[in-house]
Amino acid sequence: MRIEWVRLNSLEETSVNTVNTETLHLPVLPVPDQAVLPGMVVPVELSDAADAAISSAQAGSDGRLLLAPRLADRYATFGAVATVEQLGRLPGGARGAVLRAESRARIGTGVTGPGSALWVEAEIVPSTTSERTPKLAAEYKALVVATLQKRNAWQIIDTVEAIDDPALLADTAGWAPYLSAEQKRQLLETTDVDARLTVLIEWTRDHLAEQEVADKIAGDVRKGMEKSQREFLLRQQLAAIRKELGDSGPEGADGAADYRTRVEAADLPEDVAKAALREVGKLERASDQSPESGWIRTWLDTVLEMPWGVRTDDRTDVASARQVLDADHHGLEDVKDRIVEYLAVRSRRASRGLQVVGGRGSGAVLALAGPPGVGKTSLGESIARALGRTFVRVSLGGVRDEAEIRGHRRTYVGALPGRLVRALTEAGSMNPVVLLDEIDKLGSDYRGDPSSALLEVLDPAQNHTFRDHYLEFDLDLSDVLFLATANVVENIPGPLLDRMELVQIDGYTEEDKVAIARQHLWPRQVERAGLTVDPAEVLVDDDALRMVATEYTREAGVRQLERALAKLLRKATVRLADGAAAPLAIGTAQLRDYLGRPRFTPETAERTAVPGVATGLAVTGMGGDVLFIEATTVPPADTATGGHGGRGGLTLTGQLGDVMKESAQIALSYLRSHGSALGLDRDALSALEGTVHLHVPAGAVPKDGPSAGVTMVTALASLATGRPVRSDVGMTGEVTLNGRVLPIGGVKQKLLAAARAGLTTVFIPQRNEPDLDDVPAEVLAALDVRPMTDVADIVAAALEPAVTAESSAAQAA
Ligand SMILES: Nc1ncnc2c1ncn2[C@@H]1O[C@H](COP(=O)(O)OP(=O)(O)OP(=O)(O)O)[C@@H](O)[C@H]1O
Repeated sequence: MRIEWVRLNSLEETSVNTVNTETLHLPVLPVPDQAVLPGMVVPVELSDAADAAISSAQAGSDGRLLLAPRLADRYATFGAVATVEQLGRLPGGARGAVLRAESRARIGTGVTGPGSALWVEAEIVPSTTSERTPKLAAEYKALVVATLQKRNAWQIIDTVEAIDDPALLADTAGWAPYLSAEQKRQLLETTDVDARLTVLIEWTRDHLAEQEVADKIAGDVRKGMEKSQREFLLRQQLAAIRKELGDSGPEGADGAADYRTRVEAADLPEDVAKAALREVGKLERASDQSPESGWIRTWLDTVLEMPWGVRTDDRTDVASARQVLDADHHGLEDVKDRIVEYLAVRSRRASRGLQVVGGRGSGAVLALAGPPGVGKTSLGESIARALGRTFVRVSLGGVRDEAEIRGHRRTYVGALPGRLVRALTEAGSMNPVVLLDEIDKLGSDYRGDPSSALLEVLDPAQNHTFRDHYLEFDLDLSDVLFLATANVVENIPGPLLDRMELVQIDGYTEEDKVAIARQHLWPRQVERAGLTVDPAEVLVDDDALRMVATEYTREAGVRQLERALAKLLRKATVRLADGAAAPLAIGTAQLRDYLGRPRFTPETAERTAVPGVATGLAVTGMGGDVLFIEATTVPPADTATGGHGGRGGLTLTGQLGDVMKESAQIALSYLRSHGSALGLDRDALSALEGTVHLHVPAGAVPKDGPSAGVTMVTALASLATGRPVRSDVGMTGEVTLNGRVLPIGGVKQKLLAAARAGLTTVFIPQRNEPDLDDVPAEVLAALDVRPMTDVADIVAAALEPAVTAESSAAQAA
């Protein structure tokens, strides 16, 4: 006999049941991973162990054997006593036996027996019941029937319904597919029927509950599928009907599919493609007429329209970049130098891999600042041309709404993407030059602050994940070259200015203007007028061009000049059409004929002819300009009425800002206290004691700043002494109560304006002397620029000599 080294449960370990028990000696048939309950009929394959058990049983007295659940290292406590119903072939062809389990038996110690099987003591333990049993049985039966109904196992329901014996009913659980082998073994080991039924009721309830949830989910899924199938069918029918009606516009039922192919064919970045496909999905589900489907289409069109994957290769050759800049613009040498340096650094960084892919560190933003018409915008275009990139201009003047930059959220009616996204689409490439025009005219109000959105755009550390509210995905702007233009640097929001590299363009001299007109403006306008340059149909000489620049226009840039030339050429075209012989030659003598009377004649002489008017120099958004400061006294009315003493006040007009008003106060106080040192006699000083009125034309233009200080002192001194200010003199500088002259800004622009206005002597603060390095040589040659430290010296030099009795007599003679 074979000895099995497994631990056998001794009878002593379990309490002996009070009911009648019967102890048998039986061969063991191990059943791994399974438990057979009494009442079950099971087929077994005749393995060695089964064969041994069955033949041992047949060799023993009554042919019964013990089906013992086999655990990992031992047998279970209980098994089932079984008889062999049949021996034969199983459906698969293997030899097998059909066994019928009859009763549960507690497995005891090993004993000896015939054959090669293991023999054990088996104590048959009958099931015990109580008066509660029938009730529990009925409850369980109902539950079992319910599970069977769910599985549509109708025949089995009948069989179960027919079982009256509660113990047998409980043991039918051996068939239940939802119970584990472990649970079934527990049932085998539970001899009390009530206990068996109680656990079974619980397990079956759980199973039914799980079943219900699963059914519900399955039901929902099915319903969803049915709905979409239904919709699909309806759509197909709709498409067929449309086709039949000949009405298959772009809004046809297959629009969504169309978008899907377009999205799949487009070269979209991964996350963009994902977002787009999500929208296509929504479109497929949305009905054609719903407003949502309209929004989705617009969104998809916007996304698909963008130039994904389109990039231009940068021309990195510095020499040819310079050539392009030179060809497009006259002069501006230092500006072009700066631009070329900037481009060289950029391209070197890129070639050294410092510009990480999609990345940071692409450098600051170049900002071109200066008055209108000096070529800021056209320089931007030239930069794009020099690099071989496409160019777009985004005008920021008056933009107050953050959504203009960042786009509207899609829930807005008529939502649009922001200007930058639109600019990319317009540019047709993902790395264009984008010119942010008039960045100093950005506003902000309750609709948000556009400058903060721009900040993100211009920050190389952030702009590779720019998020447009409309698109709702991250956009990489790090390959875009941003440029900015501004008229007034002070108006650029501070944080933005921080990220910019400023290049100042101050304006042109007369000679520059003539050259620009000759080389660029004239040929362009000739062509626009439909005339030819070669052979020339209209000829203009340099003197005429100079006269247009000086007497028909007054500006820092060349925009009015270009307009005047356009006007001139239009008139010339009419004359040619009227039969005038080509070429028409235009010199200074003919200008009046074409352009009417000069609009700007030197006016300083006329303005400063009376005492009390001095010529100052100022900088406005339009560039440098001359401005006249007029002073007059209002005779103290109170002297007539006898009141005396208190000094008169100061009346200021001409829309002066606070700083300028203070300058006027300072000028007056200075003269009142230092007048005698300046050589003002008593009459002159008492003139300043009355009410003084200072006016700065043009009254409608707001003015501010401290740089008119010296001019105010001079105007007041002129008024007090009755000596007019020399008409060829201009001046600028802040003044202190002690008469010191402090430095000011915009020297270059002011000197350009002084030259334009025909002045010859200009007083500037001594500490501004280094600024003269930036001033064109021809301007310095035309002007006598005198750096000063004390306003008294300016007054002395600026006033006409005193008119004495002799000199006036000499004049009269
Ligand atoms: N140095 C120059 N050489 C040739 N053309 C010039 C030069 N400067 C300006 N121009 C021409 O003058 C015209 C006006 O220039 P542009 O529009 O670029 O001025 P802007 O400074 O941008 O003015 P705004 O501040 O009003 O935008 C353009 O046609 C430009 O080509």
